[in-house]
Amino acid sequence: MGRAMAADGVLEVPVIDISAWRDGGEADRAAIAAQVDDAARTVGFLQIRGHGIPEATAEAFAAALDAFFGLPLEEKKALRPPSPGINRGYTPPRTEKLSLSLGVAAAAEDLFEAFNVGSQATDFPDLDLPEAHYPANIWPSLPGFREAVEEWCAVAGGLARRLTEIFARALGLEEGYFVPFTDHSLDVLRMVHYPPPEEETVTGRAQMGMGAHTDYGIVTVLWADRVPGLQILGGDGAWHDVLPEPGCLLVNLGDLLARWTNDQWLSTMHRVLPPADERGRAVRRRSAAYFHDGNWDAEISCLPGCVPDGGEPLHPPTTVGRHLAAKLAGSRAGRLNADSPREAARLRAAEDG
Ligand SMILES: O=C(O)CCC(=O)C(=O)O
Ligand SMILES: [Fe+2]
Repeated sequence: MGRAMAADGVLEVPVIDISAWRDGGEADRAAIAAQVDDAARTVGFLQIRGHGIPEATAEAFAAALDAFFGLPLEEKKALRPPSPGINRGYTPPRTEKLSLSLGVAAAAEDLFEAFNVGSQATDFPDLDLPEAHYPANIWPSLPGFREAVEEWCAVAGGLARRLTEIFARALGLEEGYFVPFTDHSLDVLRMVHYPPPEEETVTGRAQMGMGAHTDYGIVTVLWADRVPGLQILGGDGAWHDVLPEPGCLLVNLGDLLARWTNDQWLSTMHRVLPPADERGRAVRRRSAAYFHDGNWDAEISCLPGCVPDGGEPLHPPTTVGRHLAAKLAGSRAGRLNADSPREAARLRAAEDG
């Protein structure tokens, strides 16, 4: 996929206020779409202001994360899925290597622990969706946890859908263009905890909080503590720190938008270093990535307007299910994904430099 461009070594993640998408006029909507288009072509990450999600909703969700990750390890381990192929439930620290999703082996397992919930076949009783792709959620018996997490899924999912309207407009399409690709979208919320030092010690450069990867789906809404750790790979081949501004949510584009746009929009590579404070001491960090991935059976091929005259699309057509399966086999089941050679080469170049 493409490159995020840095000027003078600084890579700014544009702040875009989308409040006028709903309550503004035509000129406001055009301006928002233009800003999103520009950020999508140059950085692939945005910071969204005016998203309308109440601070209290985020606070209740953060409290739910703390309650869950604060449980004894054995209690959390009881919530592991029946097999790693099922993208639900608990992942203990040091069990996944995200860089395998783009075909690069890592020296050590990633530091993070995670808890995943997502779309279930039973959410769409009329559609007879396959249980393997839409598995049932696993819930801890923690009072209020499920309610707070489901509320976060509702608001983050709502924001993701609003963003797809803006994307369609930015790409010169009808605002509802992406609806048929997302009306039984396989969405997943991955709640992540990078454990504090008394539970884990940071062991040298090879240890990643979360290894380098691109996100697999359409768009990710990322809530994160304002603690350094997240970095994105710029077109200059260097890693750049990203911290969300107060009140903003980070948003990044996934591989499917890059495929649709023939890599005109960027699915930017990112990673998380073991979080540290300004004095280099290991600290704890929390994040939650809401992945809006599209219908598992949706066909994704280059948009007609994005193929160069007389040229071929860079990516062959695929389905959401096929793309996700190759990526998840890498990160979760430890099988090197051989499907992403250009990204693997970029990551190796960044690591050598
Ligand atoms: O922890 C973060 O800030 C990023 C997490 C992430 O990239 C992911 O879950 O895909
Ligand atoms: Fe990610």
